[in-house]
Amino acid sequence: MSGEEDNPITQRTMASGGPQLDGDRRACLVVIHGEGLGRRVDVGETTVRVGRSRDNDLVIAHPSVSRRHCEIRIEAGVCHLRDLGATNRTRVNDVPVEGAELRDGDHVTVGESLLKFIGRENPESSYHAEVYQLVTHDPLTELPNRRHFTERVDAAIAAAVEQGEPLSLCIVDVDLFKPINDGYGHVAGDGVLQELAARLRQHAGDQELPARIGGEEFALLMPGCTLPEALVRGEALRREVEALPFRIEQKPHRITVSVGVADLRLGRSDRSSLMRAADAALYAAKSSGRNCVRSPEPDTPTENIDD
Ligand SMILES: Nc1nc2c(ncn2[C@@H]2O[C@H](COP(=O)(O)OP(=O)(O)OP(=O)(O)O)[C@@H](O)[C@H]2O)c(=O)[nH]1
Repeated sequence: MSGEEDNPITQRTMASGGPQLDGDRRACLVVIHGEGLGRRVDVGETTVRVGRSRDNDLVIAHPSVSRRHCEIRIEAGVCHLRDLGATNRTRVNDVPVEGAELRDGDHVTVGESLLKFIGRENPESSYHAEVYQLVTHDPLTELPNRRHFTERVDAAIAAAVEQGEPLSLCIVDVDLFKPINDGYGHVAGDGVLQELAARLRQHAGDQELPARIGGEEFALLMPGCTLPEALVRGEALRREVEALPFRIEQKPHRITVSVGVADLRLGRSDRSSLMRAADAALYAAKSSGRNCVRSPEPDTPTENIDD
């Protein structure tokens, strides 16, 4: 007779203590209804601001939300919310407020969006962190996905325009990737993408954002970086990828990438025109024989800039 108690899987299951509650939880605000659904922001001792404009910590791009709607911070363990003179006054548990102390589970209405405050002690905070990770990151490479990347590009452009700072974007595409898939299989191809993602992550500076924006297409957003500097960085990345062979089926394999680089400038000051310009530059790199870096401004000097 094979009783359930004899089954090692059953025994393991019965001995399991269930999921461990993460001890390192943060309080957060999560959008649970309306525009921005699923978006969240950690709340701590540094003030976080919610509003429509792109320079907020939690952006809810809806006309019912004021540019700067409300702000939240934790002081001496208590979470304080302050309305910032929003046209549609911020409501806490449906009551309009100028200021309020938030408790775990409180609902905050911002325009037509409903947010929930999750306190530090609430295990739901880990749940929302995981859901947020799932919707904003690519599972294969764990890099930010295209949707999250585009939101971050919008915010970075708004900040760059406001501060008069440069901003550049690299789009990096694996050369002749299809033959790798065809010759070694999809799993081997996935391994190449993971390795490239790791190199891109390593290459990115603290203020920069690497992302996977398509199948074999990656991006690196570089706030504060001029076009000549970005071209140098793109070239350094291209060389790094080429110089160190990837391993496919335990054997070294030379992989190369093509890179398109564009910067924010007059007439190219929104996300779609910036991405279109970097894409066109990438296309030019592919047309020039691959394994090279191009920009829409082919004469940009890159000498005398340190790697
Ligand atoms: N393994 C793997 N392959 C993918 C993934 N996403 C897209 N691809 C493959 O990426 C390949 C892209 O091929 P193409 O667009 O023809 O480009 P390419 O062969 O790299 O050629 P060039 O870009 O012109 O240098 C296709 O074979 C897709 O199936 C993925 O997540 N994993």
